[in-house]
Amino acid sequence: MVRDLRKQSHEEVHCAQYIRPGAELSNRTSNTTNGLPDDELRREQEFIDDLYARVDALRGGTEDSVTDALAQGSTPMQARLERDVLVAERSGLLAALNAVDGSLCFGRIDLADPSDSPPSATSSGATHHIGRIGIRADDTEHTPILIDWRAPVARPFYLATGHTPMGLRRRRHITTEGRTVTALHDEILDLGDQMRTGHEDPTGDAVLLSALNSARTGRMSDIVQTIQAEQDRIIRAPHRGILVVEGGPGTGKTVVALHRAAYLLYEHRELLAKRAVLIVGPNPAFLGYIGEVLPSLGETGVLLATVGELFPGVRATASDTPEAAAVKGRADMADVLAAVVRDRQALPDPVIAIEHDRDILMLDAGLVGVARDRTREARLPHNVAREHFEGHIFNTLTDMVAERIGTDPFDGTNLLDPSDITQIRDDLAENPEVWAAIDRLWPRVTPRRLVADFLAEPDAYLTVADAEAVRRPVTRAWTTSDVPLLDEAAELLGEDDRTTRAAAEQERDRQVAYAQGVLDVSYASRTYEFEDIDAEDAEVLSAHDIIDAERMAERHEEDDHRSAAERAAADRTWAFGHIIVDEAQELSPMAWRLLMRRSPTRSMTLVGDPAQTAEAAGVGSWSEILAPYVEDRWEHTRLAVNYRTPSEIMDVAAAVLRAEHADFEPPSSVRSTGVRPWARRTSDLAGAVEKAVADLTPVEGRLAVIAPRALHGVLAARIDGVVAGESPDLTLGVVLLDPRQAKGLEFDAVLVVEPGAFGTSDLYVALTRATQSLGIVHTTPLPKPLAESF
Ligand SMILES: Nc1ncnc2c1ncn2[C@@H]1O[C@H](COP(=O)(O)OP(=O)(O)OP(=O)(O)O)[C@@H](O)[C@H]1O
Repeated sequence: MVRDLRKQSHEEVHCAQYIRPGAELSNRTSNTTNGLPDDELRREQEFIDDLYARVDALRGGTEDSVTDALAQGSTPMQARLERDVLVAERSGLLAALNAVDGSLCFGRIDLADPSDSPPSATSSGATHHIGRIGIRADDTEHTPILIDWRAPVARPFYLATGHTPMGLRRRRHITTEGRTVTALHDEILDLGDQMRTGHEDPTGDAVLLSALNSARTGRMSDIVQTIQAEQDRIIRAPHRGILVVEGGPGTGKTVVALHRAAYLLYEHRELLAKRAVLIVGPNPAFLGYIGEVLPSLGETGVLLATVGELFPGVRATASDTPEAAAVKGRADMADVLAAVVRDRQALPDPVIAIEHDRDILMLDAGLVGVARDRTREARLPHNVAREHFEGHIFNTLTDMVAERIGTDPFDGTNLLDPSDITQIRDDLAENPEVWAAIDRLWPRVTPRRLVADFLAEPDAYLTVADAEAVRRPVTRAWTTSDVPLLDEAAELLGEDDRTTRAAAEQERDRQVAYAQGVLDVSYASRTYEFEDIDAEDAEVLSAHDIIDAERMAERHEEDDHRSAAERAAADRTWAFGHIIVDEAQELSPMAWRLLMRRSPTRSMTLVGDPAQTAEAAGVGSWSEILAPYVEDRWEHTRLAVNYRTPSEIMDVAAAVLRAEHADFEPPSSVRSTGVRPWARRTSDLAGAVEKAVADLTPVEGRLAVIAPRALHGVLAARIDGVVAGESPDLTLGVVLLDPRQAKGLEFDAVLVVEPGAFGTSDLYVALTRATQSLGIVHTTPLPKPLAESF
């Protein structure tokens, strides 16, 4: 049953009264109240000082234990294994401590006093500080001193309202610069509570608005301090099954998905640390843009990849035309590739003659056809099935030889015994002509060979127009839409891993022998005291007693130092613990096939906005994507508040979509800036762009010029310090992009150039990237809905 959360999330939006379009920004950073020294600030500073003293001690201790462990050098195998586990665990803790340093603690909740005594601002035991990771005191109880934001205890920090205080009387946001507390914002949740701190934030939205108005850095930041209730429910939704999160631009889909990854890693650490979480994004620039969010939350063991990076050993460096990408992404390409593979299982035309033992053996289409049919009946992937095909061909040829040399000329019976038959078979196996025939009839094929050959000569499998769209000479430059084809081909072909298996067997024998040697040494080196103890009474066990050589060798095999994410990146058949797909509306049916193979448990979060679909290969509806895999067993939820785009800009963007879809409902903007977007028509495009860039470039923050690709050369020459290219550095002041590259990104100011050249969804994406101001420069007439907006 599909549970539609839409209704619920709309209700939640209404509950979030503290989100008010047009609210004034408040960003207090005083450390005094009414000119008096501020006890509240001082007390929080003392807490933060103590917290960092504990963190520094933890870090020092962790560094020492890692250094000591690594210095142990060559030790017995068991000790080495334990050392590796310790190093991995401690290194993870160190990475987390280092990543969150400087912004460790950001909030506090004061619980309502259960007793009748009047509440006090600082009653100890009734407050919890909330941070990016959890920290415990160095006492015997390991008392928590900082609560991880993901822990259930921290949840009221995000959900409590005056209406539903969830046991809180106050919520405090703590703003720090490095290790210094610079501001406090308190919300009173227990309206009967008379206690005031001098830091009250009457609207409760100062910290959120400050975050939304802050200058952009070219890197997405976490929102752990200001997660909104509707977002929190998505972040903490159960990890099983498929959850679709839909929402317009700027509704926080990406950032919510990233916090969800961090939450799931916390909640299901054991499972997910082993199986890893995969986050799929639309392009490498986008992955760079979001890449710092998880480390800032203390999580590093996540694999971020585009679909083009999910076939180990292949990097998609070339690009496809939209037509080619659309054909390659179609679901029926799976059948096409299956037909291509079947065509590699050939029949002789008309016969193959094999010279053997001064005789000629003829393999004709009838004989080979029987071998082929029997092999296909096993329904194995092509390369794996080859072993069966070889067997059938050897049987056929052995029968032929046996018949020729062993038949009794008098009564027609066969005079050969089983050892003669084995000998004939062995002789045939020595004959290179037999192997050459098998290679022609059932060749081993790699996925790359198969796909490259198919794309070079697609005519037998596609219509004339489709074949024309995808045709290209054999090359090593792969495109993103080739990767799902390679993955499909790898599934159809399988791996003939006989050689690898044999090598692995040998290696295993070697390791068992080595482990046996270790155990023998450990047995021989038992102390005499042990020998003296009567075996019955002995309580001291040697390694020999508790582990055998097989098990010890197995443990050695497990001794792989790579993280789960690293191993997953190198393994095409890896099954991830959870997969998050951003801009999910862009993926083709073939890309979905690839992703579903990586998620056999179907534990996935898909975020996207169908209104922003640009790829011709993209899928139109969520049920169309998901029905083949889970029918209607998936959940849908919607985010409806736009945290990025001020209402003045969103009105213009919404008009563009409404022109095509009259009932289009844009997300409601949380802010208005009072700054109207503008449009200038010009006959000197480059000159007007140069001037507009000067006008729009923020003092602090970033500007994006979003222009058709064909204009990039001309514009780059005229704009000072601009960067352009496939994956431009988004941390620089001015960036030149086309709408596809701008997808998912945001900037303080945006200049859209020649919007008449964009399709509707590209234009919508371009118009919704700015957090503060938007300008448009054009030589050709504006699209009608835009023209009507100015
Ligand atoms: N609760 C929040 N607190 C502070 N900032 C937030 C919050 N929610 C969202 N934002 C900010 O809003 C902006 C938009 O978020 P995000 O990029 O995740 O939106 P999106 O829905 O993925 O947008 P698009 O579809 O356009 O890519 C980001 O700067 C994000 O940090």
